[in-house]
Amino acid sequence: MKPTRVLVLNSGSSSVKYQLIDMADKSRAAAGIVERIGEGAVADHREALRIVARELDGQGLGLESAELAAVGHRVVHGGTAFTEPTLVTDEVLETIRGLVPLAPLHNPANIAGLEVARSLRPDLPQVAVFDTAFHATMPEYAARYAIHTAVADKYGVRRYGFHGTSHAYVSRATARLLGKDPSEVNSVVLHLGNGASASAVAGGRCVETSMGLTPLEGLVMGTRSGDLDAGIVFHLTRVAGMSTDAVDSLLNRRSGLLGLCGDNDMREIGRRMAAGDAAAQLAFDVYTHRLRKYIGAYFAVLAAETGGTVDAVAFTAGVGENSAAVRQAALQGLGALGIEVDAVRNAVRDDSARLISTDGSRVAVAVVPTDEELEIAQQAYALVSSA
Ligand SMILES: Nc1ncnc2c1ncn2[C@@H]1O[C@H](COP(=O)(O)OP(=O)(O)O)[C@@H](O)[C@H]1O
Ligand SMILES: CC(=O)OP(=O)(O)O
Ligand SMILES: [Mg+2]
Repeated sequence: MKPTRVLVLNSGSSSVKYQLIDMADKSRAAAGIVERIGEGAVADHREALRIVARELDGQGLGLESAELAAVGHRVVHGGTAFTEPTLVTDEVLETIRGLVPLAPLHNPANIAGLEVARSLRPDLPQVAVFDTAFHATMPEYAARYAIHTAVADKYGVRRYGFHGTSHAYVSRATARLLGKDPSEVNSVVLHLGNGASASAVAGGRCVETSMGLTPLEGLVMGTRSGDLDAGIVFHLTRVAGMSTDAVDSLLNRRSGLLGLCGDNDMREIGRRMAAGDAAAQLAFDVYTHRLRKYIGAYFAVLAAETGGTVDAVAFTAGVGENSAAVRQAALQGLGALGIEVDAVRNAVRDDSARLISTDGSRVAVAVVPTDEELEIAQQAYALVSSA
């Protein structure tokens, strides 16, 4: 019997999630997460990977000995080089390394995972599944920035988009929830985790997304600003005398919800709002206002791309799956767009995919738990099974 298990490593900016999934029945033999990387107890992603290896060993599922079909790796930036799941060779690894400047918080962690897994198990297929891949179908006019073409082309400055495995998985799961084939459904997917992004998906194909060259553009995030006037960067370097690195760190690590109110966790912001805290309330309002702007924009984009209407708005990831307050506020007053949230359904806590719109709402509103690990495992397994 050929092995059917896939080990998935999903390294984000501050966490490593892992799952050992049996593709025969999609059961999880092991799963875990190492969080708060860089905040003290866990120094860096390599240390986190050692912890993951220890946890797997402790369950008799160590990477050295486990019967595996493949290891599936989340790789955040694939640039223009990678738009499909890819078997990792020395050459592929070097190309991924070359993309580090475009995703400095993410690609180094993904590379660490690849190096560790390859050194422990040179016999196994290591498959890279890229966050950017799902967005490669965006029309050229959505992927382009309106800057000088020669400069853009020389330096790879274009909109790539991220969280693609999540947007792909959730848009399909949303179609299933509506009892339809993904090709029949137009949806707006809101992936609201610590990093956050929106996408417009027309019949299963991504036509717009909110992140760009790097995972900084778009929505307000836990610690990232999302959209801003590029003039702010010049102002801070010229007038405030900040270095390029200082501005980078400000916008990526000390902005967003954290910058606005001192907390990046929506649970804490909710508690502070309940106690009448004005800074927490303003952070929440900026966050949900930005969401509304994207929802409105993507309704227009989907109408133009398809000649049809939007079937569903889907919320996913830590904030999207858990914060009824964010969902309610983001969609408040959007009856003109055909969106009506049922307050009781929205307030129910449940771990399964579900509808929170009223029966009369023209647009379905869904809460769909994402499963990046299963999506990565499926793509990795499909690649090695076809080889
Ligand atoms: N019960 C909850 N209510 C509101 N927000 C929550 C809840 N649980 C988690 N979150 C939010 O989800 C975020 C983490 O989301 P997650 O998708 O796990 O992020 P990432 O994968 O980017 O690390 C937390 O920072 C927090 O803001
Ligand atoms: C691309 C990105 O922002 O990923 P994460 O949300 O895991 O930091
Ligand atoms: Mg994430």
